Amino acid sequence: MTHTTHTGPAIVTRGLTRHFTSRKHTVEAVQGLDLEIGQGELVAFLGPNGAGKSTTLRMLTTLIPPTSGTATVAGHDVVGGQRDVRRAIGFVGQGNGAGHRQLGRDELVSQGRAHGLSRADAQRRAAELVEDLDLGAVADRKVSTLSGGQRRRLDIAMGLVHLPRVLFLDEPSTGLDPQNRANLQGLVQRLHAESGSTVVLTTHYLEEADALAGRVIVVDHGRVIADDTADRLKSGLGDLVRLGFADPAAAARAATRLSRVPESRVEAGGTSVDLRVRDGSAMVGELLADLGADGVPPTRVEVARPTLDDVFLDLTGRSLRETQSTHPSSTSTDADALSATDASEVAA
Ligand SMILES: Nc1ncnc2c1ncn2[C@@H]1O[C@H](COP(=O)(O)OP(=O)(O)OP(=O)(O)O)[C@@H](O)[C@H]1O
Repeated sequence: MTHTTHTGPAIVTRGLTRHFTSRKHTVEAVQGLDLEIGQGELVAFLGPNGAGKSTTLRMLTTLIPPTSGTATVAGHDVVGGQRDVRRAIGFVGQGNGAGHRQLGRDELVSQGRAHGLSRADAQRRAAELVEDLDLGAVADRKVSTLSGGQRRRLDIAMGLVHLPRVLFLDEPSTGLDPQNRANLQGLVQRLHAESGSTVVLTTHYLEEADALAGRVIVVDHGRVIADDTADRLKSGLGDLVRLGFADPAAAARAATRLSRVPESRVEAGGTSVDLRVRDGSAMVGELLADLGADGVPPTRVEVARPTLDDVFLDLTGRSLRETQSTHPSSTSTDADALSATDASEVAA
């Protein structure tokens, strides 16, 4: 399979926007996305349910057209160059791409044939993927009998048959148990390192974005609200030093004292004071000494490194964990129903 060589960024979007209009109202699912993703990056779109992650992926994989704005993938416009985009990408949607009654290996061979490989090449590629994705024990079983983790690995193999230059994974580990999730993350990292392909995935697992992606694009209400490495996003926020005091009066005095710490933020409530400051762990000894000298030694001290949830909380005033537990998935049935067929539609 030959691709024309493309040397620019893997993905460029300019003002990329998608609205869904029903009789009653319009949902502004994605609002003016300006992004550049370089070749070989591993990027996670992180955001709560309904943030617009899947809609963005569906536009980039040509499943739905933008309402306005433009996007190119592997140098091809997602509207004008739809066929070329489809040839260059692999897409693993939220639904399962593989047919239920087929054997896993046959599914892979059919997928390869659909991408223009000869039967012999498709069989060779299927054998490679069975080996790479550790599917040997299950490849010759019907897809319907596979476990969630095995099924997800087969889905990923399906997306990789034609050696795509850009691989899109929509919530690859949703529904998997922690062990299978960890295995899958290791697999994605290995595939990325070995193939050099660009990998773009969506997730609402904070730990997954943190551990896996070189770059985290945080989206909320259809907009990018942060875009950086997980480490830089977190260190920009500073450590949280949580101090407990004997009584509220001592806490109030300590808060006044701590408000003089340069480039810090102080929040006091009851008997505790939270200080947000860069390198909190390095300066905690000095802080304790100062507070002791002022006659308000803390009774309790905790220093916490920020998480990506703290970053989200800082940016939006909401916790990503809370938005997950209080909002059931807002992805419409329409989108759900489409994703299963879409995976094979793009692949075909
Ligand atoms: N086909 C559709 N028709 C109407 N509204 C839609 C459609 N697809 C998505 N939406 C709406 O667009 C918004 C963004 O949805 P999207 O699925 O892109 O979010 P998401 O970040 O991927 O969420 P999740 O994590 O739940 O998959 C939501 O309000 C959703 O209900």
